[in-house]
Amino acid sequence: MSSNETPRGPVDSSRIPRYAGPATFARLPRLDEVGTADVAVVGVPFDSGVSYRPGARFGGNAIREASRLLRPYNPAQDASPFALAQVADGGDIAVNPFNINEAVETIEAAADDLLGTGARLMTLGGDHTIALPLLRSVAKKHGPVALLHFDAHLDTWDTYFGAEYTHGTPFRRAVEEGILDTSALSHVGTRGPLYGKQDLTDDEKMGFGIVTSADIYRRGADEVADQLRQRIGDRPLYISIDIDCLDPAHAPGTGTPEAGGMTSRELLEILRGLASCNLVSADVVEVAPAYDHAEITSVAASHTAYELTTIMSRQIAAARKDA
Ligand SMILES: N=C(N)NCCCC(=O)O
Ligand SMILES: [Zn+2]
Ligand SMILES: [Zn+2]
Repeated sequence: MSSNETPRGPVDSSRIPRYAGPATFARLPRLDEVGTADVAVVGVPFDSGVSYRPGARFGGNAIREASRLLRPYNPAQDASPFALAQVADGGDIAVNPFNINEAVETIEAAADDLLGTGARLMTLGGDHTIALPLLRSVAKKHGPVALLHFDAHLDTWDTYFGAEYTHGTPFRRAVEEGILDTSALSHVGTRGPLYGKQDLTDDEKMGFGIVTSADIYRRGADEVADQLRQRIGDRPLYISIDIDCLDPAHAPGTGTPEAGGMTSRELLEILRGLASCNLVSADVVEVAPAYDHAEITSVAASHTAYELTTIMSRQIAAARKDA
């Protein structure tokens, strides 16, 4: 979209009931209806990298369905994200479910194409394996990026059954490949049993800082967001959100649930506290609707993607104003 064009927004839910018609994210236009977008919302229906319950391949469409109720004005960030910038639903990246290496290549190539149009990506997973090819692509454009990784898990393990590309290993691969800015890496929401203490030692060596879910409970969302913002500074930032960062009470529909997580309110508040960061792309992963109830998880994921999209739209609009 050029600066003098008005973005095409969502279907008007006061005229067409919000449950009518096929679901796109937030009832936004499809990317092929608008040509190019400032923010492309894309699904990656891939879950061949999981170590426990499968089903995240259905996550993107569950989030789209749950996002029908999102409204165009976001009071928490005082912004109308879909009016500030063109946000559009780019559909799904079709990946091979039987060949993880090929899937990872396909995701990277599709992300290259989308980022090449000038769009920022808001990806709906899929399992956490998909973060690696997305980060590769983002790093080609921006250089090594700061990473905020919201997750119960570290996802810096080495291999599972000899496999390098899995949902428990994307961030170790990313550090090995030099695509992350190791001076600004944080896990947020970490908790639960590990394989051994060495997991933490290895993770620290890679450069990660950890904000546990108990830290969030004790210190509160605002203080945590302040600390994260200071660590990130003005570096290009990628945010990867594994929905299992939330307590299973707030996100039962996921593959590897761990007790004692943050609430959806805490997650949304931390994200709002990061609104001034230079968010270049983001993902929300690990929504497995077969384990969900009453769309609890996909509603939480849709609001999470909405906050992330709002951050990106505001920055795009601010940059246009300055130009
Ligand atoms: N990325 C997610 N959700 N889970 C990783 C868990 C890896 C494990 O089973 O040890
Ligand atoms: Zn996880
Ligand atoms: Zn994860």
